[in-house]
Amino acid sequence: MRIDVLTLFPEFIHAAAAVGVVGRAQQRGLIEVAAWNPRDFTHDNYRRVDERTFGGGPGMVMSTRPLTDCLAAIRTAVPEPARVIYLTPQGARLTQRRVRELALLPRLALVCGRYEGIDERLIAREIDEEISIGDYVLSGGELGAAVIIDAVGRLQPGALNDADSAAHDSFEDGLLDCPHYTRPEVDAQGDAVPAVLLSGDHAAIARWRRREALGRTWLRRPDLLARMTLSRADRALLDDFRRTWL
Ligand SMILES: O=C(N[C@H]1CCCN(c2cc(-c3ccncc3)n[nH]2)C1)c1cc2ccccc2[nH]1
Repeated sequence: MRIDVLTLFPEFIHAAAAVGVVGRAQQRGLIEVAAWNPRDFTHDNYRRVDERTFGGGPGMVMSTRPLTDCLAAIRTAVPEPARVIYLTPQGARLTQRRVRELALLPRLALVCGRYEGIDERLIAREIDEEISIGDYVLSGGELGAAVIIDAVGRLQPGALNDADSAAHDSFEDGLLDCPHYTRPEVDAQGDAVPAVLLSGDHAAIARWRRREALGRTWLRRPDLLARMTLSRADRALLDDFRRTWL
């Protein structure tokens, strides 16, 4: 998969994509991330990339010409067509389901706005999809782009080794993750690791983890549970969790 990012801060995108699972996936050739700066597509001495907004008001809008020229260069950089995504608070909320769909595409182009954003006509003409990573206004779209790069990059085949398999990740099956523990078995406050995790009984451990994931989702994100059709076994585990909780 190739991801092109239009951003005034390429160094941010390069840094975010160079570490961890995505950095490793890039080294393995599983994903390619390229950042493009619209400032490189300006033609004035001051390399201006912002303009006053029509109608007055405090903010500025990104200049359309550099954006259009930068996007044209992105589109023609490789033959594969790209799905062009604008990161904005006005976008559809990103979900793991959408991440899985995006991860199957051969190419994405992520447009990161700054200032008050981009001209609405440019959105209508050039943007295929608007995505939000949450209901808050940031300083720009780059953090949203980094989220998509990470979430999509780690789903590329071969990106994750067994130790950090995506299959056990939260949201992969619609549930929150179970609790995790490491040394010491009993900490300085006298709190012990759940005995089942030390039992070596892998079936019991799997049941415990599933029960905890179901229970946590019930407690913290009942909205996620409401969307799920639980198996008979899951319902029994959740009932067991509820009994000990209530
Ligand atoms: O919303 C604004 N700027 C956005 C424009 C689009 C790019 N930026 C952005 C993207 C996001 C974002 C992206 C994805 N998910 C959540 C938030 N937050 N902020 C900055 C904005 C800036 C501004 C300045 C003065 C008055 C009003 C204003 N609104």
